[in-house]
This record gives sequence, C-alpha cells and structure tokens, in this order.
Amino acid sequence: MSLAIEVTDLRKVFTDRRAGDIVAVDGASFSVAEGEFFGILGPNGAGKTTTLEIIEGLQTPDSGGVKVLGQSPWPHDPKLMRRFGVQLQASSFFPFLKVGEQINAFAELYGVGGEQAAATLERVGLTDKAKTLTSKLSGGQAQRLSIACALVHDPELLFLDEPSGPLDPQARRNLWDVLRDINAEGRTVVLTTHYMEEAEALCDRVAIMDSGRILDVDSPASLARALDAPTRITVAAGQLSGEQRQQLANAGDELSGRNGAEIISTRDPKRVLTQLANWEALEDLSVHTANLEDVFLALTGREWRE
Ligand SMILES: Nc1ncnc2c1ncn2[C@@H]1O[C@H](COP(=O)(O)OP(=O)(O)OP(=O)(O)O)[C@@H](O)[C@H]1O
Repeated sequence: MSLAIEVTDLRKVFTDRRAGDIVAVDGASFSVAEGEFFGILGPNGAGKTTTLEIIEGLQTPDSGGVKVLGQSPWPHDPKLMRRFGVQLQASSFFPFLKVGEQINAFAELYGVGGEQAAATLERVGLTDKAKTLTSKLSGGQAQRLSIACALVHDPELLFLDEPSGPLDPQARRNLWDVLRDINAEGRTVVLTTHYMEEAEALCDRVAIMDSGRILDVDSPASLARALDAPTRITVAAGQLSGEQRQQLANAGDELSGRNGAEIISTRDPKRVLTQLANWEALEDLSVHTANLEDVFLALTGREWRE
C-alpha cells in the first residue's frame, strides 16, 4: 500500500497576546493511503484546519514531519503542488466573475486548456451556470465551484476544509455524491469536518481529533465496534407489561425510561426485536447502534456538540 500522506508527531503552538500559548496541534501522527477517503473529525478548535494547512504547505509546524506524495510540502515545490488540489473557501471567489470565467482563471493558472475547465464544470454539475456571476450562486453551487477550481488540473490528491459547512441537508447530500465520485475515480480525498454524519457517510477512515491530539484513527464502523456497546432499542412507554419487562431483564437486557420512551439496552437485538413484534409493542420503535458520537464520548468523556 503506498502512502499519499504521512504525518509524524506534528506540533504547532500559536502565541496569542491575551490567551498566551495555544497548542493547536499537539503531537499528531497519522497516515493516509493512496486512493483513500480520509477525514479529520473534531469539534471547533480541535486543530483540524491547522493540521490540514500544514500538510498543504500553507503553514509550517514547530516540529514534526509531513510527507505528501513522498515529499515534504516545504519549501514549496511547484511540481508537487500540481499533484494536489486545495479547495478554497467559496467566499474567496472574485464576485464580478462569471462561473465559467472563474474556472478558466484557475485553468490558466495551472496551464490547463479551456476544454478541461469545461469538463470539470460539467463534472460538478455546473455547466448551465457558466454565465452566472459567482456571487449569484447558491451555497451548494458555490461549494461545487470551489471544488471544480481545486480539481481543474486533475490532481491525484484533493484537500477540503469543512466542505459542507454552511449547506442545507439536501445540498450537503448532493455535494457528498460529487465527492464520492471524485474519490471513486482513484483520487485520494482528505477532508476536515465537524459533522459526524459526514464522516460516517464518506470516509474510509477517520482521525478523531480533540485539543490538538489525534485520539484514534480507523474506519467509522471499526471505531464503533471497538466500543463493544450494547444496541439501544427504544419504543413508546406503556406498551410492555410488568411480566414482559421482567422477561427482558431475566435475559440480561437493561431497561430504562426517558421522556415517555422505554429504552432497552441489549446484546441480542434480534431476540428483543422478535419479542417486541410478538408483543405488538413496536410503537415509535427506533434502534440505535454505537456511532461516532458514542466513540467521541468514550474517548473524551464529553458529549459531541455540532
Ligand atoms: N493564527 C492563529 N493565531 C492564534 N491562534 C490560532 C491561529 N490559528 C488557529 N488558532 C487556534 O488554534 C486552535 C486550533 O484551531 P484550528 O482552526 O486548527 O481548529 P479547527 O479544528 O479547524 O476548528 P474550526 O472547526 O473552528 O475551524 C484554536 O484554539 C484556534 O483558536
């Protein structure tokens, strides 16, 4: 397996006149395989952007090492920089340029022809917006244009910082489809996010970051499985008789109640679901298996807040 990125014991401290030293990145190490969809997931201020910008060569670390496609990102090597794309914030577009002009400007910057610019616009579904001013795009369209600009020179590796930050759920899902396709073409994609759902939906592996540290790295499913947490089955309260509740407890299930709901924590969800169906106690049924939120809670002792 070839590595697209290797990060070793990275550390970056900012000195703030008021707050003093802020350790933004505190000994972070991880690697990303070629072709992988990799996420850095963490709450606000975790150090995600700083880590990403160091990898991109936009910031230098105080200590530690980074290799991108086998090379250090500093000092800048134009040959290396051509091999990756960095999604700029949509707000950094020139507001008086039309969509087509904006992507052509990027294409020219990279010495890429207009045909490739048009194909990239098509790729993100913006061909019919080529003559629209960038300032008139919706949030989702602007995000897709910023991805097109980062892709126009056909890079092997794409970096995205909070790509779906301001988007509504539908626009976010459209963007996820675009990102999945980009990764399916064989490109490595690295993104930062504070949306658990986004990390779960897109990433092969996720680095969970908090207070500058990488707490764990694995696939979302493996991280959740490692918790070995019971499945929580919830139904509306008042549907189970005392005898039925006792039967569940005798089988080792834990019962609790909250907000008019009966919560059954079990190691044997199949049996419990069969029992509930037999007892016709399925009103407001929901089944919760451990997810990244539970992983974060287990790793930090804090609830996840988006
Ligand atoms: N240039 C800077 N000067 C001083 N402090 C900084 C600077 N850049 C980042 N920080 C601080 O470093 C810490 C990590 O910031 P960073 O932006 O990397 O986190 P993040 O996980 O990307 O958060 P967010 O999702 O809010 O962008 C924060 O406490 C932030 O305030």
